[in-house]
Amino acid sequence: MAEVLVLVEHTDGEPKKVTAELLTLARTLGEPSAVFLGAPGTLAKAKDYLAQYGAAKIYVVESDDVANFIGAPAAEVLSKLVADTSPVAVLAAATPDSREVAARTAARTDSGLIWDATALAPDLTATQGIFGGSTIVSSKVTKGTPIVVVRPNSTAPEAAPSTPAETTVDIAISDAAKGAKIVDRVVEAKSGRPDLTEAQVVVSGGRGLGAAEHFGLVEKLADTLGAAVGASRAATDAGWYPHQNQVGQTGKTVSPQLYIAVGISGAIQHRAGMQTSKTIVAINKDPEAPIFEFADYGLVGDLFNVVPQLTTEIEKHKAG
Ligand SMILES: Cc1cc2nc3c(=O)[nH]c(=O)nc-3n(C[C@H](O)[C@H](O)[C@H](O)COP(=O)(O)OP(=O)(O)OC[C@H]3O[C@@H](n4cnc5c(N)ncnc54)[C@H](O)[C@@H]3O)c2cc1C
Repeated sequence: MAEVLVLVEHTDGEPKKVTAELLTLARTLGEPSAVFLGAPGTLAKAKDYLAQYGAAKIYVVESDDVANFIGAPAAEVLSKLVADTSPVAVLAAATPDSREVAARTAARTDSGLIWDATALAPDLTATQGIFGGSTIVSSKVTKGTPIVVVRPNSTAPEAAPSTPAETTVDIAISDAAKGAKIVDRVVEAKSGRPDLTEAQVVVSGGRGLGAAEHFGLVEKLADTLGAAVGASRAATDAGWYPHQNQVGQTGKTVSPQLYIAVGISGAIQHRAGMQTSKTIVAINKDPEAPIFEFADYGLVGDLFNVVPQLTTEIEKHKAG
């Protein structure tokens, strides 16, 4: 069976959930081969996870060259693997780092690139939202090796234990690829909530909250659901919530099973970051708010009444 290369998304060897999703998706296209690029000694932490989700092979480069420079070294490795293995496709996650690697690999291998796919059929037809998510298109790569950047939460991860064969890729990273060196790393402050881009449920707050302290309502609702907290740009620009939690065109793209928008009007730039959520619930006091045009469930009411009641009801439901 032909190989499908999956670029492993990880932090210091700890794989992100999207890696399991990509391996699951890859199994519908061919034989998944994980491509692990990281600092020396990091693969050990990822191996069991990659085996659990069915990697038949692991191609590995553990070196400071791939760990300490942005994008280009990883693209050199992936391009070599494309040339050596002639895969059916290359799958990468729609995260800032992997997007860059995918785009560079497409350029280096003269291949077509599909961006932000939310589904990929066995015949490699991808589904994408374009124009800020307002139009859904099907597209297919017609040149070179299909390189597909897939949004987190597009596939439900399913375990399929394997015993992957490990191959060290023999490559010397060129000096030209070492143009942008990572000089420092800052660990993001953890909220104890799930990662915004990987969460199954996201509760986001907007200008309707009126003040930073009212985000407590959103956080409480989020915590009853085990959700991540997002925010509109109006809320982050006002300093009510950190910019890293912004959802939208200039923020993060999320695609959870459930997205609850609280006091958010549904501007096109916000919609661009959450449109592919499976179920969208909007709470807004204005029945004419644009968000009701694309929400699956709309709740017209004052959030200060609705959200505490909703939180209490969910808590009761969980307890009962
Ligand atoms: C280039 C560019 C990029 C952008 N990128 C982003 C982006 O990444 N993400 C993003 O979100 N925006 C982005 N924006 C901004 C975007 O256009 C909107 O201005 C923004 O999304 C509005 O945020 P909001 O919905 O919270 O505020 P508003 O549009 O002001 O909506 C507030 C909503 O709250 C409702 N409300 C008020 N009080 C209550 C209450 N008590 N109970 C219930 N409902 C209430 C109101 O009816 C209203 O619908 C971008 C804009 C530009 C130009």
